[in-house]
Amino acid sequence: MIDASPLGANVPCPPFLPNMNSLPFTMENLGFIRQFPWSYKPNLTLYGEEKHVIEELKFFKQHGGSSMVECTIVGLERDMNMMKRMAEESGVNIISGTGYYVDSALPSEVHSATQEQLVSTMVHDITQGAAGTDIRCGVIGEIGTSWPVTATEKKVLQATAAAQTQLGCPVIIHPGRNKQAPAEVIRILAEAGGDISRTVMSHLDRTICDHEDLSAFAKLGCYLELDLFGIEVSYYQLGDFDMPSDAQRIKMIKHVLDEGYEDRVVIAHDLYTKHRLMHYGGHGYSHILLNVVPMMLARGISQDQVDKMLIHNPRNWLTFK
Ligand SMILES: CCC(=O)NCCS(=O)(=O)O
Repeated sequence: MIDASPLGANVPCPPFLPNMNSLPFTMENLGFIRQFPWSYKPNLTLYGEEKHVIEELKFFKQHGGSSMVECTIVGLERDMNMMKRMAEESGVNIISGTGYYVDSALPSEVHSATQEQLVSTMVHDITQGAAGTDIRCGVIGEIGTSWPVTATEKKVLQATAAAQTQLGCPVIIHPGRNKQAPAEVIRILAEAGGDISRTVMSHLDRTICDHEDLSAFAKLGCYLELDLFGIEVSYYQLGDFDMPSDAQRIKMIKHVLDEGYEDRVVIAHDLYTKHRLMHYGGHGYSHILLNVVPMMLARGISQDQVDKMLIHNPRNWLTFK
């Protein structure tokens, strides 16, 4: 599970707010927390929420969900045994990730590691088991990159490409917060021999919102992921960017579907903070199934296209080649 503190470690809390790190997580404070989720450090981890997450996973399964990709990697904090327990108790398949998050979150041994050492660790996590367990990962990612991409992140991307070439495994990328960042990452991966057609570029809904820019990026051939469904607060603490609404996300998706990319789109919530769990008044893991799909159908996206985004494209991406 995620301790996303690297995201919120140095995010300023607006001066007109009380010191949110000492506020209780109550209905009275929920408005502050939703508006400034990264200013409230207790919000940035799901540790201690195992019971609530399992209940949510059961709810997700009851409403048609079957699998979830969990991209917590080195630099965030994951608990392989906890994820195995959650999968067993809920009946939801959890596909865990291996790899390395953004530069600022990485331990010194990753900065000093050789590319070959990084490849070896990722291959071991997928073929033998991760973090000292026999629980094998199913994807590489979310590989973290900043803007500009740092030297360590470039080394990690090159190692990712080498491991993907060796295993034929899926890859997912966290791009830096600049509209040029996704294409730069694709360039580095392609130069290193990565399979762009088996690579997901995540968080496009907080990175590239102009439809024509999105079309230009789609031509590079990776999967296009809009994965912040359920975040309906337009103020984005982590960058100079107006966060789109779900309606705007659907318009972005309709644009690329109309351009023929229906085999390339995947969607998600990227739920890693308490405030988005149903237990804390959030939209939960079933938001896309219960609320977004009907909105998509009402906006001219067909059921076949929805099935591609939620079933066939993820299945094809997750299948080792
Ligand atoms: C910890 C998961 C993550 O990095 N999500 C990225 C979303 S955003 O914080 O970059 O908006």
